[in-house]
Amino acid sequence: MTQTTGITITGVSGRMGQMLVQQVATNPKAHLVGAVERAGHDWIGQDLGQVMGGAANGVIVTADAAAAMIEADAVIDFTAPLATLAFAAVAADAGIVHVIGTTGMSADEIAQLSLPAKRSVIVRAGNMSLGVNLLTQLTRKVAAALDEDFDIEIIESHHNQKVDAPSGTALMLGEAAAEGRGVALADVSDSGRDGITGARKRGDIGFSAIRGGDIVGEHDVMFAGAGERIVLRHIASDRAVFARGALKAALWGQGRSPGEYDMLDVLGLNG
Ligand SMILES: NC(=O)C1=CN([C@@H]2O[C@H](COP(=O)(O)OP(=O)(O)OC[C@H]3O[C@@H](n4cnc5c(N)ncnc54)[C@H](OP(=O)(O)O)[C@@H]3O)[C@@H](O)[C@H]2O)C=CC1
Ligand SMILES: O=C(O)C1=N[C@H](C(=O)O)C[C@H](O)C1
Repeated sequence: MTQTTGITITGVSGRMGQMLVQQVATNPKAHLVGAVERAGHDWIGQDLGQVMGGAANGVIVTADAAAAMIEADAVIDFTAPLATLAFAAVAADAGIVHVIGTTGMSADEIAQLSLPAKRSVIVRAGNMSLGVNLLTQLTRKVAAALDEDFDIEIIESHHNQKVDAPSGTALMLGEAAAEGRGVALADVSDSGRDGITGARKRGDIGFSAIRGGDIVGEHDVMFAGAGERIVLRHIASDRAVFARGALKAALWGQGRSPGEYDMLDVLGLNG
């Protein structure tokens, strides 16, 4: 019998955690070996299959991340920045692939991943879908083709439980646009406009965030010129697109050299 890839999921009771459990269950190349939740969570000590309303699957939810990773080949992590940093150290100790979907990490937190990445494969992206990663490439190309006569604005919409803004995807798209323009995003980023902001600065890349209802994730990159606008748009209507991408990354990472990778590497879209 062929050995399939053992997956541990952190933040397993979350929106993405539960979606990942479903994706792993239906993928013939992977099987679930561990499920992690925060200490004190209702699900701790319970069978994951049962607590999700189905048949028992023998995976007991634990707060002990190291124990949950013992049999794993990869951990898929859509949680919160500080939790992700802690899981990165545990995954590096275990020598397994760490797929990070968590957004809202600061530049300093992201820099801290370089240490565990010396010992494990880390694949991190603010959006794991094929469509958004393709959109970053299109954004880079359009930004390179147009000059600053076209104002770049990134508009993102998400559900009312999202805690970070701009979204990780919006920042990926902003980075791609800045790269196309040959500038650093930090130098031209303009987010959170409110009050008497003054006229728009030429060359800025603007961000706007909408939060409401159950919107899964929508992103527009607008190039607004005099008399015309180009809008590149991605709409996610099902979180399965993110979970499928994350699982693909976990499988892709097997046998790779330690280091930091992104979904462009996984999807072969780099360059
Ligand atoms: N890269 C991508 O493609 C995508 C990224 N995301 C990102 O993934 C993250 C999670 O999103 P979502 O699933 O919607 O959020 P949820 O709030 O639904 O889920 C997050 C889960 O992580 C758990 N968690 C937080 N801290 C810890 C900890 N220290 N130890 C164990 N578990 C912890 C939470 O537990 P508790 O409820 O107890 O806090 C919760 O179960 C966000 O950053 C989001 O932006 C989302 C979709 C796609
Ligand atoms: O929190 C979410 O839900 C999502 N987060 C990611 C982001 O910040 O871009 C990806 C997706 O848009 C859903």
